[in-house]
Amino acid sequence: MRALVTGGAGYIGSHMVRTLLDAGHDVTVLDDLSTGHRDAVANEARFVQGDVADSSEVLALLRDAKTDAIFHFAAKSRVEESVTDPRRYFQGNLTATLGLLEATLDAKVGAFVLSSTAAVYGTPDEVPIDEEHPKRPVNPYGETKLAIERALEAYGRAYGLRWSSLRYFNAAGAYHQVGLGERHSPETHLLPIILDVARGKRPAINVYGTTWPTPDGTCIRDYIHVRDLCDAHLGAVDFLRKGGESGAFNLGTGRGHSVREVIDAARRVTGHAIPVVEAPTRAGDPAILVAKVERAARILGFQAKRSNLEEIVADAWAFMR
Ligand SMILES: NC(=O)c1ccc[n+]([C@@H]2O[C@H](COP(=O)([O-])OP(=O)(O)OC[C@H]3O[C@@H](n4cnc5c(N)ncnc54)[C@H](O)[C@@H]3O)[C@@H](O)[C@H]2O)c1
Ligand SMILES: O=c1ccn([C@@H]2O[C@H](COP(=O)(O)OP(=O)(O)O[C@H]3O[C@H](CO)[C@@H](O)[C@H](O)[C@H]3O)[C@@H](O)[C@H]2O)c(=O)[nH]1
Repeated sequence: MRALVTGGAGYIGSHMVRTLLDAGHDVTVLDDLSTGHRDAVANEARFVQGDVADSSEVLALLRDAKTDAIFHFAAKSRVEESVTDPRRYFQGNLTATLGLLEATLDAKVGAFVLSSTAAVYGTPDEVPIDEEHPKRPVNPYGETKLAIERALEAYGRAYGLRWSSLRYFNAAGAYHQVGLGERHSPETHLLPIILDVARGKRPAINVYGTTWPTPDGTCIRDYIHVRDLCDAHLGAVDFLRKGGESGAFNLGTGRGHSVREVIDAARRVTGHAIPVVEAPTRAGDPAILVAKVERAARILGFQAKRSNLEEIVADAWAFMR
């Protein structure tokens, strides 16, 4: 397969590039390096610096590379920033992706895999959340991803676009053995911030809320190892290329961990005390997000293999050190 990975210099995209290369595929990366790192892109991949919104450049690239499948990771993804600077999200995610889809249709690319998110659901009525749960995003980031999903549905029906939308829950962990891991700046994600405390870069971890309606009062999330996520993408594209139906899939483990559980796991892995500061709640945080993962298991044959919490934390820690 000849794959285009947009956002392939970012956290999850760079792991996808490695996964595709290891499976014997040909990879081109398109990334504007707005939040990614050139040195995260494997040498065996072709790298093009550019914006996915630039339909004519992308069309030329797709034709030149004879692309069979697109993995679309490129996006802005800081939830809080999407509230304070929504145009960056409607432009950078929705408008940019519509530009990419123009080129995708014109080049007749056979499969399109979107990085979607649990944020399309908003505050859930019930957990675990299945794919049919009502979609009521509570921030512009989730709104833009939902709007992109709706465009995929309509383009599929009208123009025959074949797509898969993968709704990730919380991506974490690293492929430290090949030098890959999470390097956001600024970092907003829980685990890398906790590990920054362990390596002395921050004094303490702020826990956003301790009176949530959960057993220990802190928020619960479904953490999935970034390498398991990448394996699921291979399953999704394989399914599409064999004639499988377009659609959306949750990617998680079906198990939730509280913020305190993640901190405790990091204490065990790092041997560091990791001081905690009890802080006010963060805008837009639902108490509990846990995926129902039966659909991806049944249809894509997906099974998380590396996503127990200790392993996720240990891999992220090995990368950081
Ligand atoms: N990290 C998570 O827990 C999580 C959860 C759910 C969904 N997602 C989605 O997964 C995808 C990847 O997330 P990530 O954490 O790796 O983010 P990231 O910021 O590390 O990677 C995004 C990459 O896209 C590039 N990019 C952004 N806009 C671009 C554009 N217009 N043209 C070309 N390149 C562009 C950036 O330079 C960066 O390399 C995103 O779509 C995100 O919304 C992530
Ligand atoms: O310093 C911190 C950082 C986070 N948290 C908490 O830790 C949990 C996880 O937070 P974070 O790592 O920021 O992830 P989420 O806010 O759950 O969002 C991630 O997971 C979503 C899907 O579940 C995706 O949509 C988003 O893109 C992705 O950033 C939340 O309860 C936060 O309140 C803290 O208590 N302290």
